[in-house]
Amino acid sequence: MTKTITEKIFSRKCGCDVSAGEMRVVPVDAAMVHDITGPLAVNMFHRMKGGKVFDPEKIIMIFDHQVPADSITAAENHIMMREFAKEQGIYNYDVKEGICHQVALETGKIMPGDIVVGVDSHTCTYGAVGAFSTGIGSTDMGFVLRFGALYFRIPESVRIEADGKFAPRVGAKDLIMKTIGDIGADGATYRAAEFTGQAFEEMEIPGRMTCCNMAIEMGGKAGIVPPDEKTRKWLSQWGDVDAAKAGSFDLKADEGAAYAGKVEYDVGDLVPQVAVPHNVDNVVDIDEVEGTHLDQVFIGSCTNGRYEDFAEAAEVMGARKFSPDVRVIAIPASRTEYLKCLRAGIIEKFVEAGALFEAPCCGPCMGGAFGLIGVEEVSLSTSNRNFRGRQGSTKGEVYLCSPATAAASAIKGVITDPREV
Ligand SMILES: CC(C)[C@H](C(=O)O)[C@@H](O)C(=O)O
Ligand code: SF4
Repeated sequence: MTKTITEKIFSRKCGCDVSAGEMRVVPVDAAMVHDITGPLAVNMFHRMKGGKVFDPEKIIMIFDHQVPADSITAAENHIMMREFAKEQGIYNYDVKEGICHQVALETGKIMPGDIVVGVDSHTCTYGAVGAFSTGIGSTDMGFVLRFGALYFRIPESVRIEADGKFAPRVGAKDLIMKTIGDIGADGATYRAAEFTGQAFEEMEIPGRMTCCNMAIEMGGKAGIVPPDEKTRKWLSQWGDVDAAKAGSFDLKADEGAAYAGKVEYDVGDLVPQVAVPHNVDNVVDIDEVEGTHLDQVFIGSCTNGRYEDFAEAAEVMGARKFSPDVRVIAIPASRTEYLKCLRAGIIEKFVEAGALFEAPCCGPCMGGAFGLIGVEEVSLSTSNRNFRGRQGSTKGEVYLCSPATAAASAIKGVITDPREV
């Protein structure tokens, strides 16, 4: 029987043919916990009588949302998690390392064909390397920490095919926002978004991460790009991709596999996209919102906080400075990405242009830490959510865009088409 990538991953793990809709208990290859929902999972683990975790090597603990601790509660959560890590022999990526999804992929522990869970909705990001990865609740994670397995209903898939070549200053973020706008915020609920076509084949892993990251914004259980040579090369930066446990680099959907839905794009036709307040699927072509007043521009997050994103923004900026009327906050997604920006002179360029360039963390993305917006303020953000109150005041507004659009807009102080600066 023909299979989607998702069905193939589950079939390999189960050691038998399984299809969408079936329920299975499946061992996980990795489990990610962070500083916000991790403590709830650890409490749940203790309530289930605790003991030893299933495998400390497969647990990836990362502090990123409230770092460095921005409240006493955050500091206490960190202490509790550090103690748990120590007692269980888990390596803890502490406050200096960066955003969980970026750091998790940089561990080199997540391979194509793996099944990975994390206590964060954007765990779907790891589909960029061909893993089936999904966010779970803290109760389920308590169980996973102890037993290393979880029940799944194997999801149906939607096929998102993108062919053609992007125009200059249009890219992965515009494509995924366009897709979400078309499919809707609940258009792929409990389905795996399988991305395919020339545009994805030519896309580097950072762009694939951007697309898979936002699969959840259309309700997706996961987002997956078929692994290839680019995946192998990217993963070989962090570890031995030819080792015994190495992934299934040959994963592809079968011709004629059954999909619950299909959409097709020619990315050559795509123009910069913007998600307007207060929903991720409220997506428009940039000309509809050009000139919108801005108070803050945020370039960062697990969606667009990589070196490539800052390099693209820097290319748009040229030698220009940011508008004195906007606060520009730039935050790389990990220490590795920070160092890449540092060595390429990008941090200097951003600071000279007038940005605050912060150390890696989630920052203002979900309004949990610093960089909040006030009443009636407007933020333009390269992150993934623009819900009411997401970055501070419920009377503020958040628009989402690509790094190129964010840079062009930060220069002009209003929403600006990056192709026109
Ligand atoms: C704090 C965490 C549970 C949350 C998520 O699951 O996504 C956060 O990372 C977010 O982006 O809203
Ligand atoms: S950067 Fe934003 S979306 Fe990503 S994990 Fe942090 S808060 Fe969530």
